Amino acid sequence: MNAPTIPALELRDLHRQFPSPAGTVHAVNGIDLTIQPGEVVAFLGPNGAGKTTTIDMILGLSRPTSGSVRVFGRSPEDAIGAGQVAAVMQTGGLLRDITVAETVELTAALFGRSVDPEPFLERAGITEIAGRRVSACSGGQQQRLRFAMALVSEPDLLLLDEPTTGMDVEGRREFWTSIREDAASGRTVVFATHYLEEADAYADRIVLVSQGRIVADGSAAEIKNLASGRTVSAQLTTGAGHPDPEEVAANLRAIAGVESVDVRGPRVLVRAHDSDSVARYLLGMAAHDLEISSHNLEDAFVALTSQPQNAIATGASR
Ligand SMILES: Nc1ncnc2c1ncn2[C@@H]1O[C@H](COP(=O)(O)OP(=O)(O)OP(=O)(O)O)[C@@H](O)[C@H]1O
Repeated sequence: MNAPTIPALELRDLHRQFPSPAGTVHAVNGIDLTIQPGEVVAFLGPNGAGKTTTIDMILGLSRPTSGSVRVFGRSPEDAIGAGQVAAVMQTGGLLRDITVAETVELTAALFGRSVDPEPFLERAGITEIAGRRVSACSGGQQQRLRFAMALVSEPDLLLLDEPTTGMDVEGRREFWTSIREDAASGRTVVFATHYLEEADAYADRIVLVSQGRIVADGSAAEIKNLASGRTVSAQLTTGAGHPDPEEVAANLRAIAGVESVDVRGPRVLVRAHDSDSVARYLLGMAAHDLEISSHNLEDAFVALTSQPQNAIATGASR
C-alpha cells in the first residue's frame, strides 16, 4: 500500500483577530484548506479579505488566534528552517547598491552556501541584467530577482503575496510564465492576488476568500459555474419518432441543478449549474447545434464575494 501523501499545506479552523478602536477585526475567520504537493493555487479576494494575514501565518510571521497551520506536516518555523518554504513578497528584502547576481550570491551565503547565480537568474528570466545594480532595475525586474532569491533554497512550497502589483500587463505575463515553467517541476505554488485574470490564467485551483472565509474553492471553470451557472441551448429534432419539446422540457427540469428551461419553437434554452448533464441528455435526444455559454470569472467574483457568508466548496475532499 502506498503511504499517504503529506499535504503541502494544511490549515485547520484558522482564525486571526486584531484589536482595533472600532472593535475586534476578524481578519481570518475559520479557514480550512488542504493543498497537495504540486498544486498551483490562487488565493483570490478583494482588499481586506484576509489573504496577507493568512500568508503571514503560513510563513510563521504571525501566530493564529486559534486553529493550526501545518506545512509538509511541520510547523511553519520548522518547514522554513528546513528550507522547504520561500516567499516572494511585494516589497523589501533588496539591497539597492549591489548587482542582481551579487544579490543571489548573498542570499545563498545566508543559507551558508556558495552558488553560481547563473541558473537561478536564468530560471527567473533575468540573465541579461545580471550585472545591473538593484536600484537601476524596474519594479518587474526586482520582483523577478525576489523570485530568483526564493529559488536558491529550492523550496517545495513557494508563496507569493500579490507579486505583480504595479507591473504592466506584459511584465505580469512574463513573470507568471517564469513561475509556471518552474512549477512544472512539481513545486507547490500558492499566490495571493486580486487580479482575476491572473488567477484564471495561471492557477490550477482558485480559493476565493472574502471577509476572512473561503467562499468558493475549485478550478476557474468550476467557480464560474458556481456563481451563475451556464446556459445550454440546442435545436430539438421534432417530428415522428422524436419526443415532444414539452416532454423534453419536463425531463430537463428533472435534472439536478437545472434552474430554468425555456422552449422557443424548436430551440430550447436551459440555465443550469451542471451543463455537462444537460448537454448529455440533449445529445441523447438527437438535439443538434448545441451551444454552452459560461459567465466570466468577474461575474463569479462579484457574486460570490458580495453574498452573505456561506462557504461553498466544489472539491469534496478539500
Ligand atoms: N495588524 C493589523 N491590525 C489591525 N487590523 C489588521 C492588521 N492586519 C490586517 N488587519 C485587517 O485585517 C483585514 C484583512 O487584511 P489583509 O491584509 O489580510 O487582507 P488582504 O486580503 O491581504 O487585502 P489586500 O488585498 O488589500 O492586501 C483587514 O480588515 C485589515 O485592515
